[in-house]
Amino acid sequence: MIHKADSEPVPFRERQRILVADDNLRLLKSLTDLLGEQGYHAVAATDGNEACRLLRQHQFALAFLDLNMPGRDGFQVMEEACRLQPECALVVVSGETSFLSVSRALRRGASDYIRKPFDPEEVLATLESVLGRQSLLRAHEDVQQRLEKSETLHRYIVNNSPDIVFMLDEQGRFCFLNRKISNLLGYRPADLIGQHFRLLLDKGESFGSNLSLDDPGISTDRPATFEVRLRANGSMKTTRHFEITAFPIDPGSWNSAGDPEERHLSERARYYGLARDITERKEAEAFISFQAYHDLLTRLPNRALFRDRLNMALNQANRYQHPLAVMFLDLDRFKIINDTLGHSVGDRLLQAVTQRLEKCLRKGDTLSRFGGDEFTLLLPMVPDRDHAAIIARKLIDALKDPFRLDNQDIFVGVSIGIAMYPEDGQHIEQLIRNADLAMYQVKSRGKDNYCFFDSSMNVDTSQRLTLERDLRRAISHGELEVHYQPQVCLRTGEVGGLEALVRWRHPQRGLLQPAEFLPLASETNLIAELSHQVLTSACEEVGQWIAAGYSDLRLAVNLSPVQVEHPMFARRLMAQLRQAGFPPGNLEIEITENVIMNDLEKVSQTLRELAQQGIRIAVDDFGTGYSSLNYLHQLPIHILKVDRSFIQSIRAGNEGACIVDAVIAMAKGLKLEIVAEGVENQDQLDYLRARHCDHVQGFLFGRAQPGPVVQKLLDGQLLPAAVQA
Ligand SMILES: Nc1nc2c(ncn2[C@@H]2O[C@@H]3COP(=O)(O)O[C@H]4[C@@H](O)[C@H](n5cnc6c(=O)[nH]c(N)nc65)O[C@@H]4COP(=O)(O)O[C@H]3[C@H]2O)c(=O)[nH]1
Repeated sequence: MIHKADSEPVPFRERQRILVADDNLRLLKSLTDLLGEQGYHAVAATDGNEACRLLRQHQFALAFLDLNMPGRDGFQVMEEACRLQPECALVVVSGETSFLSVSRALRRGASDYIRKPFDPEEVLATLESVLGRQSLLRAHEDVQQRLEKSETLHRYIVNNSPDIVFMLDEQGRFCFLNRKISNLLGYRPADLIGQHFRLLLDKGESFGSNLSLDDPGISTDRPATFEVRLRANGSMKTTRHFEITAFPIDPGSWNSAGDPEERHLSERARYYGLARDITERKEAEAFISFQAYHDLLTRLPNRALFRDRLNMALNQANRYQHPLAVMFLDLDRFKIINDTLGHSVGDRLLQAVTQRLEKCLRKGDTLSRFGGDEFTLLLPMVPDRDHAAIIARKLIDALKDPFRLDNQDIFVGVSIGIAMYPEDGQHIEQLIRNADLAMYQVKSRGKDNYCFFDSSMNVDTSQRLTLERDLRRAISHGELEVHYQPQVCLRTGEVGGLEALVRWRHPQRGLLQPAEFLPLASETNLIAELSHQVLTSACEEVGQWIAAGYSDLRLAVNLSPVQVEHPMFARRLMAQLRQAGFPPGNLEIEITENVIMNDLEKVSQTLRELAQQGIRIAVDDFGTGYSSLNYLHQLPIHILKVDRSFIQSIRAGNEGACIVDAVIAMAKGLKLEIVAEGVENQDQLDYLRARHCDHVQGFLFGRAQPGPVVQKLLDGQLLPAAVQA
């Protein structure tokens, strides 16, 4: 009785198809029956050709083949089977038992050989054994394939990791590196294997405690993390920042029995690590911190960094008892350059100025841009005031040569205030403030120079600051008023003109005269806003009187040097007149000789522009300034205002009167009108009248008064009888 083996069931039996090829039909049947009984799906072929056809049509787990068959013999079928279904096991069932046939069959791929007539038990045992081997082989192949897949996957993951993956041996030498190292640092992994990881550290990076991996506290769960700069190979960007995460490898966790290469690696590797490229983050952080502490235009330290450095320098100076100097630098004429030539030129000028200033300094000095055109300079190691003075002079001289920007030469100066530690201040703010005060002193004395802080400056300054604050408020709150002083025509005896004079109705201090606030307004540039307001109010008020019938009434306004020197002055003034609807022919501007002499060429051009528009130009305080009268025929001057001091001397009967005579004579010769200022009494008036002076102005005819009072004066012509005569 043929029966199935009790032992291991034949794997996949029920589904397995078995080919049986034999031309001996009896044998064929008995073999197929035997297999059928055992639950196999036996398919019979009576010759070699049929066997090959079946092999082409179906998948077989095993084929029992006779060797001698018509058509194709068993060897040929085996060949075909190996070609078509290499995984199909082949067992020869043959009466041929010669060594030659057996060995030939085995060479052609037969797994076993059964002699005819066959013993069913032997057939089944062979079947099970061959199929068992087959199944083991398949399982092995499957495992192999899965391993390969897993290997490929892991290799892919490791090599395509965004980070450098590495392993180090006990001494810190690389024993594994993924390909990322090539992309990020330009090294071939093979070139680094066996090299110490220190080879990659950038120069400044010390192999200190933070790079030590043998800390017992480091483990897989608590890896060491640190940031380092690594050197790139060849032409790549020289250094990059990395965050390294590394930990010791637990030998028990790495079972590497299989692959010899892996085993070799597992024997040597002691540390596993990832190096993440954080260069971009680092650069962004560096930029943010640079931005926080530097001025981006000049790339100089900003206020915050300057304070920080000054703080450190003060600690040092205090500890070692040595002096230091703080300088406050303010560029002269920068605002005008910026307004006229535009911000781009202004910016480039600041950069060029910075470069020149930096060339005068030593490594430990800190030049910072404090804001606008202000710089501060810290000289932490200056031995004394004399040395500080030498450096200040050097800085001033460095800016003497013109800057060539946009095909033009630009001149800019610098005013420098110096405060010395410890005598001028012990603290940061004190030193900066006192240097600033000293700088203001330079500005008020004529710019382009330096000056050391002096304690007397403190007092002026606190008053100055209060006044400046109040004046700003006065301008914005409309506390300024315009008063008018009449100028009387001696030929007609009537008011021919009004001089607009500003007053400040201070909420606490009452009505302030210009001498009390104009110098400050000029220093702080508030003068521009102030003058704009005065002119607007005066044009509006006097414009109404002109429109109401006093068509020849002249309005005289005072202009400060800062205003006239501004290159846009003429254009702005004309625009303001147009806006106010004030006839330019009724306007007279008063400028002092100082303004003219400051920059004769430029002022002359401005005055010409204004004169062409019908505006008349008067030289104020004539005779008190420059002795050169040359400008009188170079400029479009219409009026000379003889200074009050000469008029006052008429009464005393001294030489002042002679000057008045001379001025009047000269004016007549040059066909200029004369206005005598500060006429206070009848004698002066008579004197002037006798010399055919054109106009007079002074307390004798009235002080400067608010608009409504002046209007009454105009309407009633309430002038002293003396004038009418
Ligand atoms: N002792 C004496 N003084 C007389 C007499 N007649 C007139 N004065 C004063 O002499 C000054 C004449 O003005 P200034 O020479 O242009 O001198 C002016 C002018 O240079 C300037 N100023 C006044 N208002 C303005 C303004 O709106 N803008 C500008 N830029 N400067 C102004 O302030 C200066 C002083 O102005 P004020 O104090 O108003 O002083 C005025 C006026 O009040 C007199 O008979 N005796």
